[in-house]
Amino acid sequence: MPMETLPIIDFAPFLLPTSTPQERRDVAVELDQACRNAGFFYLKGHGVPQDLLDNIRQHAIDFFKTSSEEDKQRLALRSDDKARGYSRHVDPQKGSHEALDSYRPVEATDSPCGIGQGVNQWPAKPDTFRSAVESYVDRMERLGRAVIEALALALGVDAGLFVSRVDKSFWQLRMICYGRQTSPVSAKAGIGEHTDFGILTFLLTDSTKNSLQVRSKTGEWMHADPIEGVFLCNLGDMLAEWTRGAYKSTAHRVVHNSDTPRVSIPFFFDPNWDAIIEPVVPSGDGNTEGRYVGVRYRDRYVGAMEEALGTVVALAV
Ligand SMILES: N=C(N)NCCCC[C@H](N)C(=O)O
Ligand SMILES: O=C(O)CCC(=O)C(=O)O
Ligand SMILES: [Fe+2]
Repeated sequence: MPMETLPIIDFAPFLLPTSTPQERRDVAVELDQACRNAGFFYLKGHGVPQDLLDNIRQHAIDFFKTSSEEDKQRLALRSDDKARGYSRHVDPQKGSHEALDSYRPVEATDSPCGIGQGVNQWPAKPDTFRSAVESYVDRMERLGRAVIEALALALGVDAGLFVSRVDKSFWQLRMICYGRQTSPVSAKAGIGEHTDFGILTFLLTDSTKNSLQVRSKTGEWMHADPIEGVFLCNLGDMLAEWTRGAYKSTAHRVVHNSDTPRVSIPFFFDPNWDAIIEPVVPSGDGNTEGRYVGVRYRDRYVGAMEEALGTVVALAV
């Protein structure tokens, strides 16, 4: 592994009402640099209270620790929406994991109802689960919008334009569990190399190290270990689309080879379900001409999900 490290950005000056315009601009420039270079950064001074982080993390850890097979099956992805609920992803080559997903509810307008349209499924116990998710999501949407405003400032685009594409963010809160390695030959836990397809991912995890890896600019894999109380953020394909590739949606993967499980909780801050994402910067150095033509987010989402669903086992009917 190379000795490169990911930047740690203090977002507090951007959020503080007492900051000067220059202090806000300095934060925006720092973010901009990280988006152009690594496509990954740690975010501290984010303003999300530690008790909200602890609460959602504990609910995720407990869900995987205490749910019976029956509890999980009751929450299995439904064959219409195929997005919200419990799923198990098995890929003997790239690694397996289980997950519980919730998203912004989307009214079912298509008939038959398509991927991503529906409402969340909640575990029966504990009865605090739903409010733990909803209060966390509410706070994270606020942070997501603030980071988007900072990026608008850095890019010199109208903040109102950016915000109008995410003000009803089709967010996803994912709770993932990578199992412990039970024997040297048992199927390995992890997730294959990919880029995220939305806008911004804010990752919260347990304290496990040596699991998540990020592709560095030179193509080597580097570990991105957790820093307590700090989010690890990465950019999704829609930010690359907005900026014609100036901002990087960087590849990452999880290789979890440990005798203890790992729980991670990415919050995906993504465009509105129906948003059109088109480049907002003038065409740059010429070589990306024609590549960024604009997309309707829901189409991109459904396409990505159809691909990902290939590894899902045990879908409910
Ligand atoms: N909303 C966003 N950006 N999600 C990106 C990750 C989705 C995880 C995985 N492809 C899956 O099967 O769900
Ligand atoms: O579990 C992690 O650390 C990363 C998960 C991830 O990359 C994803 O769900 O998109
Ligand atoms: Fe990811």
